[in-house]
Amino acid sequence: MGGSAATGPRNFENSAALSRLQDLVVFVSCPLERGVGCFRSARLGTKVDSVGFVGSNVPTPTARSAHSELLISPTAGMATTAISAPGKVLLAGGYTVLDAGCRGLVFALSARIHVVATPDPAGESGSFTVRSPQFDGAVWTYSARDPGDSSAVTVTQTNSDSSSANPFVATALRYALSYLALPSVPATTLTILADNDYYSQPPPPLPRFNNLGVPLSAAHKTGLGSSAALVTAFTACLLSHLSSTDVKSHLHVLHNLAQAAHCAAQGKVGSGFDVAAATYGSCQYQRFQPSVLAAIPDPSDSSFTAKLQETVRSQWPMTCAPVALPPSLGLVLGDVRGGSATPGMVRSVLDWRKNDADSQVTWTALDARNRSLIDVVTELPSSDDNGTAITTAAPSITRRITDIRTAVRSLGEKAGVPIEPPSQTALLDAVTASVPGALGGVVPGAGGYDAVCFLYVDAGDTGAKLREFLSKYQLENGVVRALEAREEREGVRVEDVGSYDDVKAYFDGLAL
Ligand SMILES: Nc1ncnc2c1ncn2[C@@H]1O[C@H](COP(=O)(O)OP(=O)(O)O)[C@@H](O)[C@H]1O
Ligand SMILES: C[C@@](O)(CCOP(=O)(O)OP(=O)(O)O)CC(=O)O
Repeated sequence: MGGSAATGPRNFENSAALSRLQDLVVFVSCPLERGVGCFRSARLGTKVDSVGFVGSNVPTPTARSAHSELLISPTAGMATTAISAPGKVLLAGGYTVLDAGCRGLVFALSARIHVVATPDPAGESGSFTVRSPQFDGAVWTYSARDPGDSSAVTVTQTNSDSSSANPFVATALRYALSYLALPSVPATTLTILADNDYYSQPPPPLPRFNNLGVPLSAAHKTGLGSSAALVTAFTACLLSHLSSTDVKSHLHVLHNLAQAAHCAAQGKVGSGFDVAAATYGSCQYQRFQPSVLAAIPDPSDSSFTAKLQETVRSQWPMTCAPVALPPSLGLVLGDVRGGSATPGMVRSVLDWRKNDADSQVTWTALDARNRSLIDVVTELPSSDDNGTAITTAAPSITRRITDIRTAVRSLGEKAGVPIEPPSQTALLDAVTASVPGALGGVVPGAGGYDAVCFLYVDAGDTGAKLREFLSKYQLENGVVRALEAREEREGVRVEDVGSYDDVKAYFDGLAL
């Protein structure tokens, strides 16, 4: 596959495929004893097996001599691979960040989604089992097939009777396999493990990846961006597992591929700050142009693979400038057990924006206020200076957060969207007024009833006091739950496969 369409299955002589692979993988020679990972091109007389992936492991001498540097690592797909990606909180930039000219501030969180890939020696080539053991019935099995005409790899769910579809998993699988364009894909099991903060749950102590005992569809999300962290970790895990690549050395490939898959699964092109944070970590974000993804045709199109590879390999004009919360500033999230329907809210705001002649003034004013908070937070010293800088900046941070909230409420009223609903206003105001050292809080991202986010001066017991205040704050549906998650700047991370022993035991000998 690659640059020219419809030249037969997986033709690595194609130059686009060659350079795409060079971009991603350190190739070593193909071991004749392995059953996976080597290729024969159709032009060299390859036999394509019934699932479309080449079953044989013996490359022809011609293919070998012409492309020896392009063969997949001998360990690809044979070992266990574990990767995690963080959730996010968009402290400033909700809605405005949808414009490439506006800036957002997104913090990556210590709440991560892990994906662990293990070989499935008994499985057929091209078969995948994906499970999410924290949820009832969350197992999806797939058969992947290369149609051989340069359209996307097809991924068919084979247990559709027992499990509802998981479009994020299926699309991430489809996009990663299409991008990799492997001639043979080893049977693989992927296990998803999500930190507890992603869902409303009882307060700690809980097991590390608590079994919620309900179907995924019944879990209450807190708004930390589960699908973006999942798609990013899943994509990274597949790229790494199936090519033995150090994915950390190819972050732009991972980012672009995960953005493409996430947008396709969502059926819309969002600003992408969540996938950016899942990949790169905390950053000042300015989005890519949505037209970048418009270049990728429908998966059934015979130019799909070539366009996907080309788009993923290219550098997208966007900004994701690393930031970290300075040691003097703490961040805490409070789950109000609500959750929000972001797509509907975004639609209403964008409709208002299109139809109201004065909307640009409101928009620009909000972006200016966001920038002003971003500047003061990112200019704080990155090392501890005994709290001098934060003491000086504290009133200004509080004022700027207040200014943003005023502008956000005004935008919400004009667009008819409860971005900061009255109950959240009351909560944010109560914390800011009652907890000494609390600098202010926002309803992050699209707003609504997602977990609220506070900044505080991280000195003495301010953090503990803030958490205590939240845990006593009475809402209509109970008290607020302070989440465990803190800002943790790192994006995607390769995990130690030995670090899941407690998890195996907890899930009754789950094989990882
Ligand atoms: N732990 C998980 N295991 C499997 N799939 C998950 C998990 N968490 C999230 N997902 C996928 O992501 C979807 C939720 O995405 P979305 O509604 O966009 O929420 P969010 O705002 O948290 O990203 C789920 O329906 C499921 O497809
Ligand atoms: C409105 C937005 O600018 C921000 C939405 O942020 P959230 O953090 O609310 O996102 P979800 O996790 O998908 O609900 C839309 C966007 O930037 O895509």
